[in-house]
Amino acid sequence: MSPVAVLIGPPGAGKSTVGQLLAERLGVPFTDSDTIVETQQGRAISDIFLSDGEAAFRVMEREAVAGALAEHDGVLALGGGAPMTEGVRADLDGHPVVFLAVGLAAGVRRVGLSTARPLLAGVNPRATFSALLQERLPVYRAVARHEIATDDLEPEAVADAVLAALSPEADRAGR
Ligand SMILES: Nc1ncnc2c1ncn2[C@@H]1O[C@H](COP(=O)(O)OP(=O)(O)O)[C@@H](O)[C@H]1O
Ligand SMILES: O=C(O)C1=C[C@@H](OP(=O)(O)O)[C@@H](O)[C@H](O)C1
Ligand SMILES: [Mg+2]
Repeated sequence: MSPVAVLIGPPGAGKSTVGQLLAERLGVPFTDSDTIVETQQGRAISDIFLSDGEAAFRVMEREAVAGALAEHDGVLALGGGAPMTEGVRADLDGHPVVFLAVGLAAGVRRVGLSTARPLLAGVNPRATFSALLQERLPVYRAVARHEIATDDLEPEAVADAVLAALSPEADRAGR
């Protein structure tokens, strides 16, 4: 048992939204590493960052991802920073990882000023997002089998693109 698709990418790329759509299309369950952590902890991600700090969150996130990669037989969306943890990258090896890309303008527009993403809640979310993209793009690309630019696509169209990217693999796996 392991995921049929693992979605990675920066905040606002649409991993959670598209992941849900994709799971509905495929008739499989959907889960999200952020939801797993929040459920296990009984707290919101923003509260975990505030009281325990980012490093503690990354440990919880790694455990959540490892568990889902081993047990979740559906679509898995990761939190945007998960692939920055070395252990997560090692665990992702061999899985059908799809990178949902988003540019600075669309990414900032989509995440808005929501306090739900503590990393972007500082004084200059645009500068923070830009630095985050610079640091993470090479990592996302190194880990993913496919990359989909989402800036000009509605979530349904992104789901179509993920399906198209993965269908040759699914065929080979007899799914
Ligand atoms: N392709 C898209 N086009 C327009 N808005 C989108 C798209 N994908 C996601 N969104 C919106 O952007 C916000 C962040 O999406 P979300 O799925 O939470 O992203 P992620 O999980 O990658 O951080 C949500 O309000 C969602 O409705
Ligand atoms: O980029 C990040 O480091 C984070 C992204 C968030 O998930 P989304 O990418 O789903 O917003 C969430 O895991 C946490 O706020 C940290
Ligand atoms: Mg998400």
